[in-house]
Amino acid sequence: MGFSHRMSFTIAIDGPAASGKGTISRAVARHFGFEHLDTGLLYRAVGQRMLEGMDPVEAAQALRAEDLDPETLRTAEAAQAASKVAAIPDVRAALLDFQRAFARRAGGAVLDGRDIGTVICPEAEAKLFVTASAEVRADRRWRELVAAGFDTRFDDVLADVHERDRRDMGRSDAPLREAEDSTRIDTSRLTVDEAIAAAIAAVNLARAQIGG
Ligand SMILES: Nc1ncnc2c1ncn2[C@@H]1O[C@H](COP(=O)(O)OP(=O)(O)O)[C@@H](O)[C@H]1O
Ligand SMILES: Nc1ccn([C@@H]2O[C@H](COP(=O)(O)OP(=O)(O)O)[C@@H](O)[C@H]2O)c(=O)n1
Repeated sequence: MGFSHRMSFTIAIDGPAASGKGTISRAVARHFGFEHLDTGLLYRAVGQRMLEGMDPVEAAQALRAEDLDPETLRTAEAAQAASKVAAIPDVRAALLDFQRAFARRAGGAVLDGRDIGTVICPEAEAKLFVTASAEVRADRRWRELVAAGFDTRFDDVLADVHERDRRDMGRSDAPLREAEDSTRIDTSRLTVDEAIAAAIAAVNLARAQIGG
C-alpha cells in the first residue's frame, strides 16, 4: 500500500451507535494492514464492571487489554452502562494514554469511537464520521441482537439508540461531534461494501493530500 512500516498513520473513525463504524474500521484496517482498536469496548468493559458493583474510575484505571472481550460486552446492558461511565471525566482520563499510544503505534492504526478525531487524536492523518438515521441504526442493531439469540423488541432498541445518542452528544467532556476536518459517510442507503469502498477512498484522498 506504500505505507512505511516504521511510520505512524492514524485513521480516526467516529460516529453514533450502530452507524457501521466497527464494520468499516475492521475492513479499512485489513485493507491497509493496520491494527484496529474498537474504543467502545473500553467503555463497555468499564460499564460492565460498574454493573458488577465496581467503582467505574477504579475499573478504568485497572483495565487490561485482555478484558476487552467483544463477545461478552456486546449486550444492550453493557452499551447503556458504557454511555453512563463515558460521561465521567476521570474514567475518560484513565483511558486516554492507552488510546493515544495505540494511535501512534508504528505501522498504522485505525481507532473507532466517539471522540477519536476530536480529542484522542486530533492530528490523525485521516478522519471519518460515519453516520446513518436513527431508525436504520436501530434496525441494524436489532437484527444483530436477534441473530445473537437475544429476545429484543425493535422499539426498545430504538429507544436505547436515542438515549445513548442524547447522552453521548450532551456530555460536557468529549461529546460526540463531527470534527471539522472529517469526511462524513452516511451509510443509511449504502451496502456494507459501498460504505467500505467510500471509507477507503476517503483515506486514500487524505493520504494523497499530505503527500504520504
Ligand atoms: N452500509 C453499512 N455500513 C456498515 N454497516 C452496515 C451497513 N449496512 C448494514 N450494516 C450492519 O450494521 C451493523 C452495525 O454495524 P457496526 O459496525 O457494529 O456499527 P458500530 O460499530 O457503529 O456500532 C452490522 O451488523 C453491519 O453489518
Ligand atoms: N471513544 C468512545 C467510544 C465509546 N464511547 C461510549 O461507549 C458507548 C459504547 O460504544 P460502542 O462504540 O461500543 O457502541 P456502538 O456504537 O457499537 O453501539 C457509547 O455509547 C459511548 O457512550 C465513548 O464515549 N467514547
